[in-house]
Amino acid sequence: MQHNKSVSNWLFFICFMLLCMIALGGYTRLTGSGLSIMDWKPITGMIPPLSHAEWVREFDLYKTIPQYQIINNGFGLDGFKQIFWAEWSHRFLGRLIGLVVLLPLIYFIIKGAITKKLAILLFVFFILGGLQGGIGWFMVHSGFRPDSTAVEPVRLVLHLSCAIALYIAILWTGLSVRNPQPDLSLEKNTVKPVRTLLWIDIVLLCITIIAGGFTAGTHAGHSFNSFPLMNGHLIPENYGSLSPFIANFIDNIATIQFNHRLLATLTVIMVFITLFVGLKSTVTKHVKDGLMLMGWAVLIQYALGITTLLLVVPVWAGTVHQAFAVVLLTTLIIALHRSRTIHTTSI
Ligand code: HEM
Repeated sequence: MQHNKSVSNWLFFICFMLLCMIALGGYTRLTGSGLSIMDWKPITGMIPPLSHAEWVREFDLYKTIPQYQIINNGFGLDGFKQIFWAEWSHRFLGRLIGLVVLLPLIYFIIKGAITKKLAILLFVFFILGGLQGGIGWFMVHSGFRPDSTAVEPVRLVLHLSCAIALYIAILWTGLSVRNPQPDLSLEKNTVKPVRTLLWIDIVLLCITIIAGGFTAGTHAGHSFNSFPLMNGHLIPENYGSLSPFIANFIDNIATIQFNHRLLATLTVIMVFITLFVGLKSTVTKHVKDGLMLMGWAVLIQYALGITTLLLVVPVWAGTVHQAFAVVLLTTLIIALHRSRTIHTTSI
């Protein structure tokens, strides 16, 4: 039992670090810092430039890419250092998370505090975390091409989606370690509709987050800065105007932003239907509290989205909106976990 508590606390701490990582990723993107480090050195890259000559070397490398020539030309070494530190911190935190996963994992294995199954699962998460670093580099690399000044939206979405998937997996594992047994007083038939709705909410939320990734990646938040209308229309005029239609989801800013708004609105509606059904049912107070938390979180996230849009994406609002999406997701996962009825895990 004591072990369960320390292991789950450790896993929750990793989740907190991942949340910070996602927020820092948003900050890095919003300050246009992501392309400032042009080397991929998983170990030695941890050490930042230590002499003036090394700074000049890094800066000279950066000067060769279009982002510098078109957007940042002439911002000097001090300007470069600013964007460098943001990207360096993002990468450094990634490495730190790797250590915070690996070292306690070894310790808990030696202490016999975790089962073999859990140890393997956590080791897989460690490997996936490393892979996520590789995906980050795959994304960054797309911004170095002669015709681009930012990363490819599709790769940005891939990087964000993998971070979210890993976060869900670690959070669920932590919750299951803390509470291995479902609440025995919960009746399967009573809780089933709530669980089904929660599953729909989670899928819808993940799609909304992906749509948010495209909104961010295409800088769609810098257009149509009014709500609920877009240039005076509920559905913007050139919605779906590109051919083939699928191209609109990647290249048409009006479509991308409208889709994100629509999905976010559907998410709010579905979360409130879930809340209504849950509160009306005879599920335990524990589950109802989880649902209430989720209801508040979705309202805050929706308001943050509108604020970000109306203020034309200031760095603070974009960063908070991105990070709070993860907080909202956390509340949904907690609600789903609390509403388990059968023995689902033995880790
Ligand atoms: C359930 C509600 C919502 C969720 C979960 C959500 C999620 C997200 C996420 C995760 C991003 C950032 C993705 C990334 O940086 O890669 C994003 C971006 C954005 N969202 Fe939302 N969003 C929601 C509601 C809204 C609403 C209602 C609006 C406005 C009407 C909105 C406007 C925006 C804008 C303008 C961006 C781009 C910001 C930027 O460039 O950094 N969002 N959203």
